[in-house]
Amino acid sequence: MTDLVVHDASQVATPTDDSELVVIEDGAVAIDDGVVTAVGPTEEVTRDHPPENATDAVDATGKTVLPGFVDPHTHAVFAGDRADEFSAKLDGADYQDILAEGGGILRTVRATRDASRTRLVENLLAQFDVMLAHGTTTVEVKSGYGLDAETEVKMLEAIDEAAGRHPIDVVPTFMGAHAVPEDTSADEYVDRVVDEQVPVVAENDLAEFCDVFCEEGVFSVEQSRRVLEAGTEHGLKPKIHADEFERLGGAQLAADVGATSADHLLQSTEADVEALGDAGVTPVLLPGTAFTLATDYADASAFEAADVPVAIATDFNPNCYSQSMEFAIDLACNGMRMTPASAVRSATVTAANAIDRTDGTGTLREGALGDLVVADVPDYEHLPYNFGVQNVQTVVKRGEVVRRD
Ligand SMILES: N=CN[C@@H](CCC(=O)O)C(=O)O
Ligand SMILES: [Zn+2]
Repeated sequence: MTDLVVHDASQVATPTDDSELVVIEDGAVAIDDGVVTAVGPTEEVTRDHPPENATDAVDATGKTVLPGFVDPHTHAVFAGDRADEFSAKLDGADYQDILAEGGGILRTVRATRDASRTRLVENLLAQFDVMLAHGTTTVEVKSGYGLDAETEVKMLEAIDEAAGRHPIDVVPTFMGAHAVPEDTSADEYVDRVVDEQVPVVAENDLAEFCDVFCEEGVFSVEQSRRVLEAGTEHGLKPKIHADEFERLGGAQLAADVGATSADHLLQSTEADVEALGDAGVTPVLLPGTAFTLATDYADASAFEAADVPVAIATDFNPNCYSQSMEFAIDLACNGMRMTPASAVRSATVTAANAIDRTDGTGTLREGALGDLVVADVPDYEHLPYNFGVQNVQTVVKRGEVVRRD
């Protein structure tokens, strides 16, 4: 007996491995043991997998089925928020000035150091619920509001505990080099990250990736390289926040060290795009950050022109307070002018590449992970067309309906 059949969808829209978007009209998906066993026209799929005989079934008449969304860049574990800074920024305050004055990331660091691990777990679970409601079935979460070994470990343990208590698949990233703690020089702090934090994170198997904020006034290219190389020596794969406000050379560093992804890339040049493409680094664009800071968006068309597929992510954090991959897709189209087909690929299969998931995460094909969403739209184009609302209704994780409207 089949575990789950989703049938009679007006469309099943899914990228394939080579990143094309395949559309099956009047489509269906069957899932067994958490893995997709059939995708195709409803008539064909239901012949072998009749809904009435399945353990569970979803009638998707008039709706669109897509792979579960993958959010490959968040800073979702923290305490407190910074709504007042948001208002100050609307009044003209600058993100980097706020950080230089001890606010921004450093303020969230103080709140996160003061919070218990239990509080961080509860906060994170609440964020996961919102993410899931908007279709995210796999999410990357970074530490980085500790800036000392004890709090970085507390954050990563909180991520691990929350992951065990929620259906979303969670990918943990260590980001001790997220800011320079007050009263320390960047060089001194990098010594601590490399000598104390990376080893303890790796020995306790707390993270898969190591990330760094390579930016003017934060960590230089050379300091960032030290952090990423230390991570690699300890088995943590490199990721990088690159060329967000200034073009320091983060994209080139990502290419040099063979990073899994390079993220932000608002200042990247044609040469950077080419270097990332040649090195097989997945670019991750974060339209929510540009939206809330009212800066220009990253130039998605430059990546498209160079045939380098990009991922998109929410960048959910106290500065960019949106957990919704639906909204990231809306902004990718309405802000960065990506086509709906590109945006869907960027939020699924390419996003899975950005976190090195090779088990079919982000696609619906036989043998892939049984993660999907059912959106109340007649076709995938209507997702960003009808922007700013919750189109996702039903969410399936590893073949189980984890949210049903
Ligand atoms: N740019 C650095 N880190 C985050 C922001 C974190 C924060 O402001 O709390 C980002 O990716 O946007
Ligand atoms: Zn970030």
